[in-house]
Formats: sequence, C-alpha cells, structure tokens
Amino acid sequence: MKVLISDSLSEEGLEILRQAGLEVIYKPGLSPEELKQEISEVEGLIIRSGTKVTKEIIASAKKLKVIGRAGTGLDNVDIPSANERGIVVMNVPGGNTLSAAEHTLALLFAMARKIPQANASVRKGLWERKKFMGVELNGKVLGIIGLGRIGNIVAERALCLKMQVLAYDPFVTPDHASKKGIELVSLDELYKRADFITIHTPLTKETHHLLNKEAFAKMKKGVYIINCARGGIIDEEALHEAILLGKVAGAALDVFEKEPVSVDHPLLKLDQVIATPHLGASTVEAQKVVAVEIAKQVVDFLLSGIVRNAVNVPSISAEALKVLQPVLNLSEKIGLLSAQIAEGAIEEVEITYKGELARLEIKPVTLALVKGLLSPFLKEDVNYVNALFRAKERNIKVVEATTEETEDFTSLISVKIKHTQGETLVEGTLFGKKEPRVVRINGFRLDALPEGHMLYIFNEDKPGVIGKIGTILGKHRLNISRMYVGQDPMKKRNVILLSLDQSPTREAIADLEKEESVYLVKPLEL
Ligand SMILES: NC(=O)C1=CN([C@@H]2O[C@H](COP(=O)(O)OP(=O)(O)OC[C@H]3O[C@@H](n4cnc5c(N)ncnc54)[C@H](O)[C@@H]3O)[C@@H](O)[C@H]2O)C=CC1
Ligand SMILES: O=C(O)CCC(=O)C(=O)O
Repeated sequence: MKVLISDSLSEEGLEILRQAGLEVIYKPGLSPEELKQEISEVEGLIIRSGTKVTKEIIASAKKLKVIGRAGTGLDNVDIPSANERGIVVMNVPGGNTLSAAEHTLALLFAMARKIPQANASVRKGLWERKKFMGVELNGKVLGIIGLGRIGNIVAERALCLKMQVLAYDPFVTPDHASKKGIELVSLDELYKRADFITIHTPLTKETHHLLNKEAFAKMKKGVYIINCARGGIIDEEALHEAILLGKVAGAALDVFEKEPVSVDHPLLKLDQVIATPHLGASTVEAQKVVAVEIAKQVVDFLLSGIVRNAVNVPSISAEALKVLQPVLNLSEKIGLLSAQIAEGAIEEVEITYKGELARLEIKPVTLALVKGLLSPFLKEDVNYVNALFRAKERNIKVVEATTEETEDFTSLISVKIKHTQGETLVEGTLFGKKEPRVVRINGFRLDALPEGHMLYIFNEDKPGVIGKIGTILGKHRLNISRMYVGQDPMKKRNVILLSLDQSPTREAIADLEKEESVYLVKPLEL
C-alpha cells in the first residue's frame, strides 16, 4: 500500500511507515493539480496545515482509506466529503501544545521589546536605540481568549512572569480557572482590562471574526494582540484600521485568513505588526511527536484496521459498527444539540439508556454523545477516543445509567445536562430503528429530525407568532424545509425547531430576537 505525504514530516515518521512495508511517496509542497494526480493511487495521505484536502481532491482519490493530520487542526480537510467516501480522518490532538504555547510567549516577548524590528534595523547598519523603546510584561494584564490546552500553558507561564491573567472561555467553570490563579471574566471585561490579548480557540462559527471592529473599539488604547490559533478569528481589515487609529499598539500573528499570506497584505506593511509563517508547532520536539504518532496510527489502520484518534469513526470493529451506527449517530446528534442549547459551562451530563438500548454495549454510545457535546467548542480536538478524557480534563462529570423501563418508546436516550445556568433535558429515539428523532426538549414533546442547519426557538404560544417568525426568515431569504413545534398549553410556551436550507445569518437571528414573543433563539449545526 502507498502513503502520500504532501507536507514536510520528520524523518522518524517516514521511517515507521517504511519499516511497516508501506511505500512512501514524500512530496511536500504539491500544487492542488499535482495533488489530484498523486492522490489517485494511494491508500493513505499524511498532511500538516499546508495541504488543502478539498472536495475535489477527495473526489480524485480512488483508493484513499485514511487521511492523517500530523497535528491537531483539521480545518484544511473537508470532513463531510471524507465521511461520504468512508475515508477515516485522524489527527494527533495535543502533540504540539507545548510548542504552540512557547511560540505564543516568544511572540509576546518579541512584540513587547520590538525584537524583529530592531534586528532588521541593526542589520541595515543602524543603531536606533530610541526608536525601539519597549514595554515590560511584569504587572501587565494578559487576556486569554480560549482556556484550553494551549491557553492553560500560556496562563501558567505568564503567571510566572508576574503578569495578571484574565481568561474568557464560556465552556470553562470559574472554579477550574481560579484554582490556577486565573480570573475568568466576560469577553467585554477582558477587552476593557487587558494590556495584551492572546487567542487560543478553534475557528468556529462563533469565533469567526470574533476580534472585529466592535471588539477593537471596546479594548484599551495601546493594547497588543497575539494570534497563534487560526487566521479567521481576527477580522484582518478591522485590525489594520485599529492599528492605524492607534487603538492597537502591536500585533503578533502566526496565522492568517489566507495562508501563505501575500507579501502585499496591508498588515505586513505596518511596523507595528510582526509575523511568522504558521510556526506554532514547528519545533524539532513537536514535529517528532506528531510525525511518529500519526505514522503509527496510519500503519495500525492500514495494516490492522485499528482506529485511533479518528474524528469521524468510533474505535470499534467493523461488524459492531454496522449494528451500532444508527445509535451512535442518534447519540452524537443529541450531544451536539444539547451543547448548543445549554447555557453556560457544562458541569455534569447524566445519560440514561432506556428500553432496548439498555441491552447494548453503551461505552461507544456514551463516547459518541460526549464527542457531540464537546465538539461545538473543541472541534477536531475531541474524537471517539478521547471524548471522556477531554470531559474529565474540563471537570465535566459523566454519569451513565440503564433501565429496561421505557415510556412510549422501545428505546430512548435521555440526557440531562447540568450547567452553570441550570439544567437542559434532551431525549431522542430511533424511528424505524434507523432514523434519529429528538422527542423531548426540556419537557416539550416533539418529533424532530436533527440534521443540518437548524434554529431552536423558545417563544410565547399565541396566534401569529409562528407567522412572524416565517416572515422574518423569508425577509432574510432563509427557506424553512421542516418545522417541529412542541407546545406547553398550560404555560402558553412553545419550543420550535426549524430546519433551514442554509445557516441563518447573525442579522436574521438579531431580527428574531427583537420579536417580543420570542424569548430565545439559537442556531444549531447538527
Ligand atoms: N499556530 C500553530 O501552529 C498551532 C495552532 N493551534 C491552534 O490553537 C488553537 C487552540 O488549540 P488547543 O488549546 O489545543 O485547543 P483546545 O481545544 O484544548 O482549547 C480550545 C479552547 O477554546 C474554547 N473555546 C471554544 N469556543 C470559544 C469561544 N467562542 N470563545 C472562547 N473560548 C472558546 C474551548 O472551550 C477550549 O477551552 C486551535 O485553533 C488550534 O488549531 C494548535 C497547535 C499549533
Ligand atoms: O502542522 C503545523 O505545523 C501546524 C499545526 C497546527 O496548526 C495545528 O496542529 O493545529
């Protein structure tokens, strides 16, 4: 079998593949056209962040069984297309955490003391001591957006530098942060108080352009920004403007919306900006870890069918998977939906498997549910292998129970989420033993197919409200393909789930929120 490696990979990883008897085609830096050619005859593909595995590339891969990412982020892989073709996508979550955190600190120091600019000046034969006046880090406030693996290490190190550390992460409990000496605050407070802001979240719908014009306006004058996470999280045009206005004193960027970044990019014309070419994970140590680990995972999968760290397939045998697949799908959807409607940080998940489900092997089903629950916040950092571990790491208690008793259904998954703002209950079943159905949300009975772009609406049950919701969505050119209503006639409340042809825009959601009979609107991706 052949494995194509289209980004640079440490020799130790290549050796593991060769030793296992696989033919290694090592061609870092292929153009998309060349990649289409090369991929057509290989069973395995190993990449880093440089290769874009698009729908078209996947369509050209006639024999491909596995895509391995030597690193964490999988935003360069079209996972739905891989799913369609039954290609396993795996990564090495956490293998480069320390290196990315250290790179963040390197950028923090370099920016505070203008080291890259001073270095360039000295090399030009200049001795501009006044021009490169820096600022101390001691006593300054560091605001961390995203307190996950990298954010936590950056926080620990910054505290040793005697910085005051604030963090914003809606999915972390204040207790978890305060034990480490980190103050968990709202995003607005972080903007108001931080002298330095560093981003460590994945790129999601919520974090796309999180640092935009409005966000910069709320920050302290003279703030410094670091992005060592993902390019799209900062609106680059807004950052450019904020620097010109003097609001932002400096920015250190390891990542850009479009990589490789063009030399003509307006941000690169500004002295206040320092940049590195996505080097967060580029250390000898991290590259050895991720190369060795992904090579072992790809070998185990291609030669023995063992799946590890897959983001799109649970680690169970192919036969068991056939039987369990619909249940896993239901379970993951319930997890995804619960996470998106729950408010605040999750503290406990209580899962009860009822009726026929109580007789199944529930461990993979729980893993699928917890994966669904965490993936809106952790994206590809959570998979069918590490889901429970990642929940524990975040102090989320997972409780499982089974009962042969059923209510009106032959099988039911009932999930109660305890979060900082209360409790959320979601129940689901399989229709015709195959199709997932959500049958209860917080006491409201429904019969909803949880799939694709949806809207969750909680509203007053009175004549005309549903019509108004339809009109608003129509105004925003959003087509409703399915509608499910759960009523509580006593309290005159409704829960509505709408399936839409596309994701609702922020403007559409804001218009719905303005309706006085609408109490809550949440977009869902299922
Ligand atoms: N520059 C580079 O070479 C590297 C970049 N990365 C990137 O760094 C980022 C962070 O990685 P890890 O710490 O390993 O991830 P992680 O999954 O451990 O932590 C991410 C944190 O972001 C939080 N989060 C999610 N949505 C949020 C939101 N809307 N607002 C605030 N917080 C939110 C999550 O709750 C989680 O605690 C990822 O984007 C990853 O791809 C990772 C390694 C190397
Ligand atoms: O492979 C690389 O160099 C980039 C690492 C990265 O961005 C990640 O693991 O998310």
